[in-house]
Amino acid sequence: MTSRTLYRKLVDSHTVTWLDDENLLLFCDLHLMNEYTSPQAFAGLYEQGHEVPMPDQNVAVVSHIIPTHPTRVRIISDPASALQARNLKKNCDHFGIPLFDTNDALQGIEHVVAPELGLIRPGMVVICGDSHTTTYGALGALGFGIGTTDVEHVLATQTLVYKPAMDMRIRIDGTLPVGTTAKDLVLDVIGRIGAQGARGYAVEFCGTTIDALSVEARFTLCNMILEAGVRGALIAPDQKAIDYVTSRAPDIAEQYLDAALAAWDKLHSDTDAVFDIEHHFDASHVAPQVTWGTSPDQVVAIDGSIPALDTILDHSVRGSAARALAYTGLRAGSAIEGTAIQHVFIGSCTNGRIEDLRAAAGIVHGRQVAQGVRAMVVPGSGAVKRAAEAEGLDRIFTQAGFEWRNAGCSMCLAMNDDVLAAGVRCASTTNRNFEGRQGRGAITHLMSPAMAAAAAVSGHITDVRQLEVLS
Ligand SMILES: CC(C)[C@H](C(=O)O)[C@@H](O)C(=O)O
Ligand code: SF4
Repeated sequence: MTSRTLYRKLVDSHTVTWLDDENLLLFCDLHLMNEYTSPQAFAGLYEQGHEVPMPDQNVAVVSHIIPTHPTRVRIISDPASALQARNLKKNCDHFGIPLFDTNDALQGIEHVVAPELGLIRPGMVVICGDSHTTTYGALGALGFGIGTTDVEHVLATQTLVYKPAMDMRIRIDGTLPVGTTAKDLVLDVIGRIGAQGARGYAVEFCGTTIDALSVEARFTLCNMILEAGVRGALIAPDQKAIDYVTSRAPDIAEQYLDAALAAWDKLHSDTDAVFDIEHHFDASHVAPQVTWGTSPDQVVAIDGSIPALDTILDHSVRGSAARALAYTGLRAGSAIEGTAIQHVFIGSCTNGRIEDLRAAAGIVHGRQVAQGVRAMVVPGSGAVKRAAEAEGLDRIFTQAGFEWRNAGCSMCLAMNDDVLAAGVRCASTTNRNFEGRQGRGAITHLMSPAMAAAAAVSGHITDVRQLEVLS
């Protein structure tokens, strides 16, 4: 057999049949759903009289619209959102699909909940009506987002009409410097290759930097690289990934474990596999990153400057930079450090996991949120919230003046009531800084949890490497 990339192996092992020269029918091991992209798909099922043949290979989570105020019982006050949640429950009950509902203790952001519950295993194909499904590549599972029509098709058949992507390999070697994280690494990569730089490609990450990353850091990487346009992001599962999965998946009965381990062992690109494009980066020069514009690739190192417009040669890139700066109210050529912020948001499926909260708490400990700044932490899931509370992280945050919230997408895209007012500038650990993403006219600066924590206690965008850990 000819040499294959990991991506091709995953596609091949899930191909039911080729439909024509370009498209195949892909079997989907797990279909995740949220309240936002599923209603029309369910409506289509009812209309066509279709059943869901494999309900247990579907899971739904209320993620986007849920209020995060720290109440014991969560009530969605917006009528349209409340209806979405009610409909999701009704539809899941009707078809027998497992659901993590509004007040389920395990509820949270779908991309945080699914892996932490052991639902994602190496070698799976996982799809969801949500773009950041690429997250699961961290465990060697092929994850990607699908549209609403596809959601209906998957519900009815557990398969998807799929046109394979091209192969890209991003090799990253070197040690990430102190004060930098997977978030800085991925922002740096996106800054280099651009927001369209991996469009049409499934990306496999490898190299010594990737080997050294924790599984949670790999989630951050595979989640956020979506912002370079990828159609999938993979890391070949190693012992860390396998330990992560087996410690969370007690249902893999002992008699199947050996077979599972043997199958996972084959999940890597063959040594002579050919990629359509290869990049090679050095992590040892990465500095903490901050976005200055309205696209994740408009990013700069904390000790760098926003580009001067006349240094941008490409006409359309220069035009977008000028428009972005008009929106973010920053000056071309000026330093990003020192920019005053009024809000800090720590959370999301990019950086709402326990390691992220630990990193932020490490900076916050012994300090206070700066005057005039509102800061909140929204854990990625109920389980992350409880784990953080067990470690006392919630007290570190609240004593410093942070709000400690319930889990959900929250201010990552402001589809609940956590919305910023126009003109408010936010240091945010999320993955998108699009115009109006956190509220109409609000300005988002993407950065790591430690950098967001440093901004909270300083009142401006600052270099976390200059802050001593006080604990
Ligand atoms: C609401 C959903 C469709 C969307 C996505 O696909 O990513 C959201 O999660 C986002 O982050 O913008
Ligand atoms: S946390 Fe943000 S990026 Fe992730 S699923 Fe929710 S809205 Fe999308």
